[in-house]
Amino acid sequence: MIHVQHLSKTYQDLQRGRFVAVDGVSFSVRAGEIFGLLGPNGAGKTTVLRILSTILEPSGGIATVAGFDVVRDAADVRRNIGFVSNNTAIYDRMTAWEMVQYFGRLHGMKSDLLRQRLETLFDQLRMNEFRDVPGAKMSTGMKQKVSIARAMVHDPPVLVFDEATLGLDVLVARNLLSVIRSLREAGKCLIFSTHIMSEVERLCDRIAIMYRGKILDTGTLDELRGRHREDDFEELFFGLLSQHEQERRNGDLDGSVMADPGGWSVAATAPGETSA
Ligand SMILES: Nc1ncnc2c1ncn2[C@@H]1O[C@H](COP(=O)(O)OP(=O)(O)OP(=O)(O)O)[C@@H](O)[C@H]1O
Repeated sequence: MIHVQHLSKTYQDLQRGRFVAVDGVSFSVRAGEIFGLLGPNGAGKTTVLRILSTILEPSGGIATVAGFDVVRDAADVRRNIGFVSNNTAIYDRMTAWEMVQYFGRLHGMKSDLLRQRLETLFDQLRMNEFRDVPGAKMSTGMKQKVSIARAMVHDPPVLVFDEATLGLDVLVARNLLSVIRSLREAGKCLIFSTHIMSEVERLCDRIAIMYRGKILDTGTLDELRGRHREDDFEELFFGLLSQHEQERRNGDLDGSVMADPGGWSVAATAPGETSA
């Protein structure tokens, strides 16, 4: 469903100059799978997801969604993908129903089909009790459900959740994770990006650990634990990051300007040692 090969993105930044935010990233995600993109702030997760959703163009490499190329077939990709983030704008004066309906119309859905789809979505996401509540009066949890419904209104086979639990209370975040699980049962292809380790541990079938624009390793939890001989996922994660820092310092990696870790300081310790 999603294939990403040697994807890269370079920004021209006023302060930092030419800046590599995504650096040769490759991965694939199947239908019926939740793929976790785990990394600290600034690792490049949002940039990858924006490229997949055709909001940004890559500087190099190839990405396809449902068989369509994100650059060449951008309109087809948009028909096949839904994007959920934590900062989707919710219009104050529109009700939940009107907002989701509005985005269905933008996707060119006909009234009858759209009404049926809205009924299904409002049932599935348990949104009927605030169907007629305007954006200005919605709780954070309600707004997040509207964002999900909005991303799903055209029933795309691929859904992307970018730090979607950020700012949600425990209960709402838990509900969101259970919605994502039910989407997996429905055969959707799902990418879930986060910096919260427990979320990927609980939710994801496979995980890519991303840092400074690169994927340091990919696999199921068991594969990662076996490969790094470390059962504690947090230890494993910090071990990988600090090993990468060590290699950079030793000059094992090329000297091009890389993504900064967004305020995360990971000391170069021996693999397996933590440095948080
Ligand atoms: N438009 C831009 N111009 C210059 N640099 C950018 C731009 N957008 C992102 N960056 C930089 O690219 C790097 C990767 O950012 P990105 O948002 O993809 O990371 P992330 O892993 O999603 O982190 P976060 O969770 O903080 O969003 C960061 O160092 C960021 O400052």
